Amino acid sequence: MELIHRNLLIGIHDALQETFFEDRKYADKVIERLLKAHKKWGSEDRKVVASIFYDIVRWKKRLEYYIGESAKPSNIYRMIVAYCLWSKTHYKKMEELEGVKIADILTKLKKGTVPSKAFEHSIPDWLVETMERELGKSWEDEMYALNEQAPTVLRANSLKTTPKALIEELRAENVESFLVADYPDAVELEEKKNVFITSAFKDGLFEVQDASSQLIGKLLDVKEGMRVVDACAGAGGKTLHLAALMQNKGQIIALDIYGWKLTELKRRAKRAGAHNIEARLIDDNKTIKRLHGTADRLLIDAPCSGLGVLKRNPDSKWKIDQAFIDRIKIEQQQILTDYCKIIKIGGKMLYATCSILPSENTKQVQTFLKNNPDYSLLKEEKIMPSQGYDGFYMALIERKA
Ligand SMILES: C[S@@+](CC[C@H](N)C(=O)[O-])C[C@H]1O[C@@H](n2cnc3c(N)ncnc32)[C@H](O)[C@@H]1O
Repeated sequence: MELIHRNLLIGIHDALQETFFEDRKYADKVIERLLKAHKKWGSEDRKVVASIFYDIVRWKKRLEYYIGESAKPSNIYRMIVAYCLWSKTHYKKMEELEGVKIADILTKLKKGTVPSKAFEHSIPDWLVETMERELGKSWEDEMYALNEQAPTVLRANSLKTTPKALIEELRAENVESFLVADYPDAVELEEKKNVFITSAFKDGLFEVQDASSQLIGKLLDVKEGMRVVDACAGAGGKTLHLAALMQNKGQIIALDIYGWKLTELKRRAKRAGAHNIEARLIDDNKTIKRLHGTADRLLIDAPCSGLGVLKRNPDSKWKIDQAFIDRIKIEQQQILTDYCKIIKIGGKMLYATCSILPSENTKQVQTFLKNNPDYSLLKEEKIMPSQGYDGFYMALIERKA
């Protein structure tokens, strides 16, 4: 990989500034907009921009050590140079890089060590404490994994195709992919590609969905004809999977507190040919009360710290803090307590998060079960980032009375 075109350098710089210093600017959306705005960049250029941008977001703290100060709007070009020197990315000395002094950076790189675990893994100091406290010795193995690039996994939409047929469709559009053992609907890309421009995507043959996330629909054990509530549906990643598993038979009620997410869900459902989904906005507590005792299955894909998916969203470690995690834990318990009544007696619910912290996962479930003796745990799965895909937690719970 090399950085030799000035317009790519400026693009990366501006995207980093936006992500680091502007409120509510998320790396995935920032890069999506940048690439959309530069339709003339070829696929190699896009790869260079996305890869360097994401790597610098990921390694921000470590690069701060190499440049000797925290990231500021005025030192982003310096950070890009430090990244190129550290990762041995060939770069051309362009106008914007002229004033950057590299001697100090090179001295630190030559030393080959960094002063703390926070710099080594490129995470905030508070997160070192949290990971160590919650995961014990294994926390560093998980951090190594979380600093890797995530593979791109698709879920073949079984309402329209099969994984094998999808692989052929994609091959015809110059995208190479393969089946993933033990994940019946998953197809993994050989290398990162913009699959959203393929006709296979426009025809609704697949969604991008990590392999771990595809386990959720399966574990919930939905069947054709059931009434299923997806209580934190968001833009519907898992709702669409549930619709496919139910072969469009039965009913899925998709809830969220944000209308714009449900609007996106409806758009995706149309593309996927999923016809059994009804989206409902939670605008007061009556929305939930009306559903009490009505569902065979309930999915609570709860809001969480997102620490299991840092491979995919490396910027979130710079945007959250311990106070946020503490607040989200209170919400998770509240959601479990309020929404569990949606299931019928004998029905099942799945509590899931994309966090790897036991305090958001197994401990939340233990507290819930202690306070709600009519519910019992059937199964629990903890998927760690070091296993290869995203980190996820899921607990299948039955309502007995
Ligand atoms: C982990 S995300 C869900 C992702 C989604 N299930 C998917 O597969 O794409 C959690 C969702 O919960 C929603 N949420 C937050 N608080 C909520 C609440 N009290 N009730 C319902 N949904 C809530 C958020 O808006 C967010 O969309």
